[in-house]
Amino acid sequence: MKHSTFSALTQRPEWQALLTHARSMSPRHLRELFAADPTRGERLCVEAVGLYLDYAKQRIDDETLRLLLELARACQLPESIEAMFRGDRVNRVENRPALHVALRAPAGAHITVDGRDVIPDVHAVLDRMARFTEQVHSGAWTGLTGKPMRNIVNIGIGGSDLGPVMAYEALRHYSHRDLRFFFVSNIDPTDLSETLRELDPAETLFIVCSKTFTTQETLANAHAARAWCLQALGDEAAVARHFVAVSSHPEEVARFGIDPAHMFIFWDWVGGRYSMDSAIGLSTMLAIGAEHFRALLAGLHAMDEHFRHTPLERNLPALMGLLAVWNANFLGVSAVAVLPYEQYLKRFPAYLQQLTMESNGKHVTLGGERVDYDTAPIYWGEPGTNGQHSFYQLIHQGTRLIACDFIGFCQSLNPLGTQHDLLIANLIAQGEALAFGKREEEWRAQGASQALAPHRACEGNRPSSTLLAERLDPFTLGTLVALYEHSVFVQGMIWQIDPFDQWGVELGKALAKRIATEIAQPEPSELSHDSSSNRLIRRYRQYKAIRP
Ligand SMILES: O=P(O)(O)OC[C@H]1O[C@H](O)[C@H](O)[C@@H](O)[C@@H]1O
Repeated sequence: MKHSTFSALTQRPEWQALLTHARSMSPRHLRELFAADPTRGERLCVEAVGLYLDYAKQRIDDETLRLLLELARACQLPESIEAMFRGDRVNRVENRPALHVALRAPAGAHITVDGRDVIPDVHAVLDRMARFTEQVHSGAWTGLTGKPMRNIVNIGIGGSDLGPVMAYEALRHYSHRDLRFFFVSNIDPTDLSETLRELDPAETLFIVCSKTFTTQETLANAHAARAWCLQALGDEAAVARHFVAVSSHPEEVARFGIDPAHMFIFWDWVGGRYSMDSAIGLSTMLAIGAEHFRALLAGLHAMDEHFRHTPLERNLPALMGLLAVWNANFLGVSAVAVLPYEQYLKRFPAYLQQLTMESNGKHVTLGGERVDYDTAPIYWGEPGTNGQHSFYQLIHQGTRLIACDFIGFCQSLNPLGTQHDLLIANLIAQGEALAFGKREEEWRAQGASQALAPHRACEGNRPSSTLLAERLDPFTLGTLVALYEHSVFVQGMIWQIDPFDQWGVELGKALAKRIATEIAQPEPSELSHDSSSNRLIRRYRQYKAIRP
């Protein structure tokens, strides 16, 4: 598919101007930038919908921002934002809209897809989810033997797992205390087996989440869970009481054997990694209740409104996205560490990995040409302060330039002495250490030996941003998620790629199917892979039969 409307990004005068500017910026240290402007910390920050973003420790000056904004305009970012909100087919490669913003639009808004206003549909599903949640919470929804549900097992993978598990962990503080939540994703049978080990089938509800309802892992786990349930309860009727489905393909759900009456729908215009606020969030709503879920949606919507209506220079997602482009394409940043100083956000980096890397890990433009610039960097992370005692060493003194996103909250949900103060002291200290470092001569002046001083020295000049919010609640989580969603969109629009498809994952899936068939065949059988893969298959077949 070719779109000739996309001119080569790197030939644009705005890109070239940034390249020239980057050359003049590269010798400038953050120490120098801060020394030259005592107000830098007050100026290079922006606050919106309860999120405070400090980007003063990015390796930029006013000219950088001006040039980035020019690039954004030249790439028609404002027009693309409007097109997404309007419901245009911004997922060009798959020729469909990407309308996750419709999932959190208030009742009364109007967004049409193929001439149909989708907002009433969205709210009808939300209302059904709320009624179901109420039934489960009140004990009115019972299992086959009449017992209320105590265990909720979400079965799904990718976007049908990472959003739900992240949101559950993030909002655990608000979670229903009588229910226990489990998330099974992996085809590895250990995942399901270990989860089910201690559960009573009579009190267990499975939510089978899959947009397509054809995903190998999810169907395998769902079939195994059904077998486990039926074996214990001994009646096919148990499926109707113990299984509900979330999907955009009702016919596949029916084929599996779940009554469409027990299915919660979402739509093709919601990408898997953008679906945590659709019916895919049923486990989230069961955990935190409908009211908190609506607060989560309100947070997402508040960030949507900010993104849509705020000029780019004060627009949080736009700034974050443009800074990511600056880092990746002009400073050579190859990885971003996402570092939440908040234990409840322990799955946030994993969630962001899919959002960022599945969206923007692309090497062809919308026009079908190979890009001649880098696209998405590698995202990873761990909650602070744990990461400090593990991989931060590389960020401080390694040879690669890594950018960091620090995330913190001013209030702890579990105050304990001064521990939260110490947590946030560490967050601020890390940003400072990364930016300013400490030179050999400073160490020597403090008495470090000639031999040790170079080992102790930290160059600094490592870029970071810091996000601070008052406290972690459903609304704030919503704003954070939408912030990253839209930042990813901004990057995708600059890079002229499709952030809403994911063809790269298909090749491996197809090969796995073929190899699974071959593994099942008896020896000897013809194998037509490369010599390495052939030998691995044979070795596996030989050894899997031998049990200790
Ligand atoms: O929700 P499903 O249709 O089961 O898809 C689950 C996941 O699998 C796919 O391979 C995609 O890479 C993901 O984007 C998707 O979230």
